[in-house]
Amino acid sequence: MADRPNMPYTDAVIHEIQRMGNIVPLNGLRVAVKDTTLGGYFIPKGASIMPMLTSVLFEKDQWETPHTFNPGHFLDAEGKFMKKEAHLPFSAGKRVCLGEGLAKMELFLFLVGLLQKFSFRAPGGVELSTEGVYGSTRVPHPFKVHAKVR
Ligand code: HEM
Repeated sequence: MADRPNMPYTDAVIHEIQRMGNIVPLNGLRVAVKDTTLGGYFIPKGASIMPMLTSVLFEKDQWETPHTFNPGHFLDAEGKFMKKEAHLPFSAGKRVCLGEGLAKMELFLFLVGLLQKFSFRAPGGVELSTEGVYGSTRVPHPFKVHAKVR
């Protein structure tokens, strides 16, 4: 995977967008291949398990302001980018998203490319919201945005 660009604030903003965007709230179904005890819970062989990524992306013990957009979640005291173990929008383990590297590169290029050419704001009277529509994926409610060429 390509090195992280040396733009820590932009990088932190993208990570925070992905955290709050939470576009894959539920992973695919899994089946326990053997009897397992996890965090004090017994999971018998054959049980269906659906990991819930929302639970880590908004975990109150992991994030300073879990429900408020805050790029500072990914910056240390010197403003350097900081990885977070609980940041799992692409899941983890053997079945982690295969497109993670490509998706991260695209998110960076699209966002930076758009911000270089346009400034964005909410049209008059419109209140932007981070609420979304939950299903197997999560999408924002339709919204309008005003883009002005720089
Ligand atoms: C922001 C964009 C994306 C997000 C948040 C995302 C997230 C995820 C998540 C949560 C999973 C489930 C992993 C698991 O079951 O543990 C997954 C699986 C997968 N993703 Fe993505 N994905 C993104 C973009 C992409 C792109 C661009 C590609 C391909 C070009 C891709 C290809 C795949 C594939 C092939 C799997 C199945 C992996 C497997 O089951 O072994 N994803 N993705």
